[in-house]
Amino acid sequence: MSLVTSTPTSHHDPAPPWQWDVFCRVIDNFGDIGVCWRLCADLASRGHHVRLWADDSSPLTWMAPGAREGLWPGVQVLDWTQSQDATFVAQLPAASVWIEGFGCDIAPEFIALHASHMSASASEGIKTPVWINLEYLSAEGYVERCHALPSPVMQGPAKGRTKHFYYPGFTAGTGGLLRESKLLATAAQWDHTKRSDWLRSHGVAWQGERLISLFCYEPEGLGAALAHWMRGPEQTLLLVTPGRAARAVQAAWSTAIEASGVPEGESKLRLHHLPALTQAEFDDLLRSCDVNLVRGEDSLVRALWAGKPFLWHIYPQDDGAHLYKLNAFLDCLQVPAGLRTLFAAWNGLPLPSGAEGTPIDWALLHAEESRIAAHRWCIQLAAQEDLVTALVNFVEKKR
Ligand SMILES: Cc1cn([C@H]2C[C@H](O)[C@@H](COP(=O)(O)OP(=O)(O)O[C@H]3O[C@@H](C)[C@H](O)[C@@H](O)[C@H]3O)O2)c(=O)[nH]c1=O
Repeated sequence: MSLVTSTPTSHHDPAPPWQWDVFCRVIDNFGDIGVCWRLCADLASRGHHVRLWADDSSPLTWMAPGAREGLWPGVQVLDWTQSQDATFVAQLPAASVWIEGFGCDIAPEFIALHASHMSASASEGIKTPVWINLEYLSAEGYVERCHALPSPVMQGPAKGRTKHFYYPGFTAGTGGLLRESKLLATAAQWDHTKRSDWLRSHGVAWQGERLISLFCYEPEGLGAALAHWMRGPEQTLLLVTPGRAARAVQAAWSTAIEASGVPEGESKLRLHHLPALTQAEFDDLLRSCDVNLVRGEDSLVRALWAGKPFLWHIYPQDDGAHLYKLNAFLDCLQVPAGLRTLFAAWNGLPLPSGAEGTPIDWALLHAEESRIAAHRWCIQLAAQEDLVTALVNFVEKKR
């Protein structure tokens, strides 16, 4: 079917399910493709048809096995270069929505091809796709100000058209957070038996210790936190994700042993190195742990949904903008003062006033008040409309 022949002939596009084109260019790490994939999978689970055009979809081999092979109903993973191939694009059903992930700019060839098909079929009353620029997640004030704003296209093949900014966020004035419909019910049913079974089936020899997951870059506070867990008195099992987190632990290990002052063989901390997990298993991991140490954006959101105390290693930016981003997040959730100090120490950022010069109380991570706060954040955020529901409503209004 070509873009021309497949488009509807009535003056109204069909109600959902719609065809979506989601575009993703990977800058770094796994967050770009991770978020885009979750979005696509969530849309597909609600009956939509999605094409994910990505310049590097290789992490999906472990995040979502079978995705690249077309084994996920409703989602087709395509290479970015295919969006520049006129013959290939021409045989695809037309989309009702275009999503540019994180300002990635859809290939001009794709836009030009679409524009020529649109003009060729103008008499058929076909609507142009609603065009969304899906932005990065932040709790900063600009998010509420800029969410949903139009952005006229001034040049190129789409000149005269309008894109809309779509900002995910933590408050009602934003685009919300990805939250699949069954997510919280699954978390609520995650009892002791499910946790033990999950750990056993993933080769974790759990002896009832306190469980902490670690997914991070190279956090400043890692050595001090390791030393704290080495001292005990509680036994701790640290589940370390592969890659940068595992290398960071290795790099910090000997200094941590020294700082802990614990004689060899008496450490209360044990490590277990995990393989790369699927996104679904990653969620299970966060549900299974007592505390989660996460990074980036997608795992931050998943830690919030797990409802357990967590620390966020924010993606560091050269200009220091991450300090403002972290503080905005902590303000937004009204994170209590003691925990704020831990977030700052973990990230190597200036401690809140009054906390400088006092020892970092890592034990607070495991305190009842931290568990209560994490539970409260989860409930508070769950009261907000989830991103996909809000996005579909937004698109509906723009058509
Ligand atoms: C460790 C692990 C992660 N994951 C997934 C969860 C997430 O979807 C993804 C990790 O993404 P994030 O948590 O966002 O962290 P990240 O550090 O990989 O991605 C980051 O990249 C930067 C370029 C962005 O600017 C950041 O904002 C952020 O998105 O990997 C698994 O599926 N299995 C695993 O075993």
